[in-house]
Amino acid sequence: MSLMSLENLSVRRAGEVVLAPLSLRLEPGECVGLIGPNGAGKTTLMRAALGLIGASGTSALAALSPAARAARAAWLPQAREIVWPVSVAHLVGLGAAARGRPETHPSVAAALARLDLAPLAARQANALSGGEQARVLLARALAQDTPLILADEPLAGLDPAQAIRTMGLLAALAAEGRGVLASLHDLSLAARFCTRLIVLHRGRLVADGAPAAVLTDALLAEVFGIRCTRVATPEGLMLLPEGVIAR
Ligand SMILES: Nc1ncnc2c1ncn2[C@@H]1O[C@H](COP(=O)(O)OP(=O)(O)OP(=O)(O)O)[C@@H](O)[C@H]1O
Repeated sequence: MSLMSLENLSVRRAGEVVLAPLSLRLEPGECVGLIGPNGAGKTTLMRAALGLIGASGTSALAALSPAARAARAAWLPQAREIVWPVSVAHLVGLGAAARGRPETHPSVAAALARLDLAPLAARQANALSGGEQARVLLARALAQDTPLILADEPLAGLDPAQAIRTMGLLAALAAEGRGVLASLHDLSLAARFCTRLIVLHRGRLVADGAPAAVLTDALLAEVFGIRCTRVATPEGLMLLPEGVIAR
């Protein structure tokens, strides 16, 4: 059974099409990177898929009751600032509470452990650094213990080591049989860790497939307006943006 199923989903904002009709499915085991330049429609696609904003067409997730949707999909929004003066453990526990489970549910301790947050569990969440807060919010999403995770720029604000760890975690969750959809701007990490890339450009889906097949020089030039050097490393392909193509 598909974890996400969109049929002709589209969004208009202020009279403009910001997401042209698209159809796609996401299956268990897939770690899907959603890539595209700023303003391409990545956040819009994920929010519409979850039913958080009005859209035309259908999304199976958006059609679920709030309780059923909370059991199916966890959402990591782009905004990362934590303003509540509560402990990290309590905040991560809210992920379990979203499913009507107690904060003592094993999913909470598991999420804290997977993000190396046990040493910070008693700290006040709003007093953590930006990158630490980002990890706490991802842990809250994991504590929801859902088959599908949608994450809007999960690497934003993370140092290089944490970014690699986070992508490794998302890939591991997919390998365990969950589905992951994450918007990403780091094309090298997307190529290295994702099983599939979906590319949006000006609100349209322009490519969908295996990273090596999607990240062609022509696509990088046309969609991102960049020239890249490709470096083959033992860990996989690295794309080093060299310059901007005048358009
Ligand atoms: N409430 C709104 N009213 C009008 N236009 C909007 C609204 N929200 C988003 N848009 C427009 O929709 C387009 C897609 O925005 P979206 O946030 O989905 O892009 P994105 O790909 O997630 O970008 P980024 O990488 O910068 O986060 C943008 O052009 C944006 O200006």
